[in-house]
Amino acid sequence: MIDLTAPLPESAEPIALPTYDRTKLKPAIVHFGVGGFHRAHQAMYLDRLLRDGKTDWAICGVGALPHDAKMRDVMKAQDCLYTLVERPPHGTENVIVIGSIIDYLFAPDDPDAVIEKMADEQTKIVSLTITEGGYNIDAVTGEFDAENPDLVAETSSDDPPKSVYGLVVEALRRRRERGIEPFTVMSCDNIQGNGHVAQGTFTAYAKMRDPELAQWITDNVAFPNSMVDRITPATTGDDIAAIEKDHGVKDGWPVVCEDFDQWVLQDLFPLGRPPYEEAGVQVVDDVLPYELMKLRLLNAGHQALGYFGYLSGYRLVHEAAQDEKLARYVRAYMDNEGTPTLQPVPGVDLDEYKDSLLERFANPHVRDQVQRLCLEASDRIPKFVLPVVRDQLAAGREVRLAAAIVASLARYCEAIDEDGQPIEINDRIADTLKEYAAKQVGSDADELAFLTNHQLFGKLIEDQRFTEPYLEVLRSLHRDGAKATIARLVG
Ligand SMILES: NC(=O)c1ccc[n+]([C@@H]2O[C@H](COP(=O)([O-])OP(=O)(O)OC[C@H]3O[C@@H](n4cnc5c(N)ncnc54)[C@H](O)[C@@H]3O)[C@@H](O)[C@H]2O)c1
Ligand SMILES: O=P(O)(O)OC[C@@H](O)[C@@H](O)[C@H](O)[C@H](O)CO
Repeated sequence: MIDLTAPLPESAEPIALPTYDRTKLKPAIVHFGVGGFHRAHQAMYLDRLLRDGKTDWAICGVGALPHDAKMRDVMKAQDCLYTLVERPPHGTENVIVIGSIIDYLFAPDDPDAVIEKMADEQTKIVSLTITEGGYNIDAVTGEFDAENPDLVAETSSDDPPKSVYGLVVEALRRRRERGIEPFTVMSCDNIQGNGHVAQGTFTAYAKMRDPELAQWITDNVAFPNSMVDRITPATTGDDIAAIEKDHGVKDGWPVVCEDFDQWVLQDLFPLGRPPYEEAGVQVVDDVLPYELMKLRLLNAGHQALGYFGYLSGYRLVHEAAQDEKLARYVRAYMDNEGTPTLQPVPGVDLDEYKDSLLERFANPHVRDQVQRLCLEASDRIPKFVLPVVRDQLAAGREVRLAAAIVASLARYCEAIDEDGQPIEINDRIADTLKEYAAKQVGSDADELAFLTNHQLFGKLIEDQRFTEPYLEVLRSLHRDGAKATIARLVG
């Protein structure tokens, strides 16, 4: 259990403990990727429904990667309870103990237990927040990489699977064999058409094992699309200490997030679902306009803020977002290049939406980390920024501000900041990124070297409409630094 016995300061605000009997819940949802976001978002919506007595469904979390052992230990020690702290820009934070996760399985300990949990008839939904990189797709084509050596080895071996693909597909195989209807696979990752991407990739993996099973998945498994939104930074030691000090809760891994939340979900659940709409979820037929809006404004906006922000010396997102010129640059990117590529979004005033994004970025209490925005750029730039570039170019419109985002990444990947301090590049292809970026500096510099990474950028290097503004910004970053470059961009 989480320990609620620490002495409470007199000023402590009350915290909302679960009001429902957790022993009576059904583990109908199995979730892969129990990180900060899942615990701030999907698990929170379910907790809302449980408090209102509107469902008896609960979540069994799964960790598939070795580093999830830490989450396993915390969840086991705390009976899967944890504290969620929602921080508005002004006013009092809201503290909830979330009870909707009732079990946690760690696949490296016992893959068969995870497979059997999903194969169990009680499981109706398998959901995912395994990051953009978790889908094993080619950055340029968006296709599943069937040559990934780990997956090739996994599918040609009789050993129990390790990957999320192997585990889920084996569970689906067992359900088919046992005559049990398949569960719905619900991706909640920031990927355009996340349901379609999940459908394509899980089917492609299954094909590597058994083409007939792949066809059965195509014909029978539902993969709803969704747009998910709630800024959730990585939990820090300061967060843990503040929750104990202010609220008397000792929690090994609480979650801190903004007070905003949004979930737009396609209604595609053959085995049923909780009545999410009663918890504030927008259940719609077509998620695409919402996804485009969110990925190309918020997430690409984060990319615009991240590398320039870091190079400008900011380490917290709100500090970067409160830099007037940097905020103007981010807004100009959104207005001039992100917005023209969107579809009309039902019920949304885009100007108000963009205003609200900049306010959310500037929320000083969330204390989101600039380095979190700069993580895994090789997975994020192709999904958030390059689609805008390609759509703008195809329509004959300008890409100056989006090209600047890529140039800021190229400069960031040189891995030395403007004070000569090392930058830690956290990316699954960090060495490759650094190698390409290193070629753009020095006496025999190839200024376009970063773009020669065709696996990331395809043939973008051949389009002068992109390379000209890109080079202008990269040169300015080298010559004058980030702040002067941003000033020039917003001129
Ligand atoms: N943090 C946010 O603000 C936020 C908001 C909206 C959506 N999201 C989505 O949620 C994802 C996770 O964000 P987070 O903040 O929870 O990150 P996190 O680092 O806290 O958790 C990520 C989880 O995904 C798992 N994972 C990563 N790669 C995997 C793989 N290949 N196979 C299986 N599991 C894998 C990790 O082990 C971990 O459990 C993001 O990438 C994004 O798609 C995050
Ligand atoms: O988590 P990622 O990789 O999808 O992207 C980084 C941030 O842009 C993202 O986490 C946002 O904070 C989030 O999408 C807000 O809903």
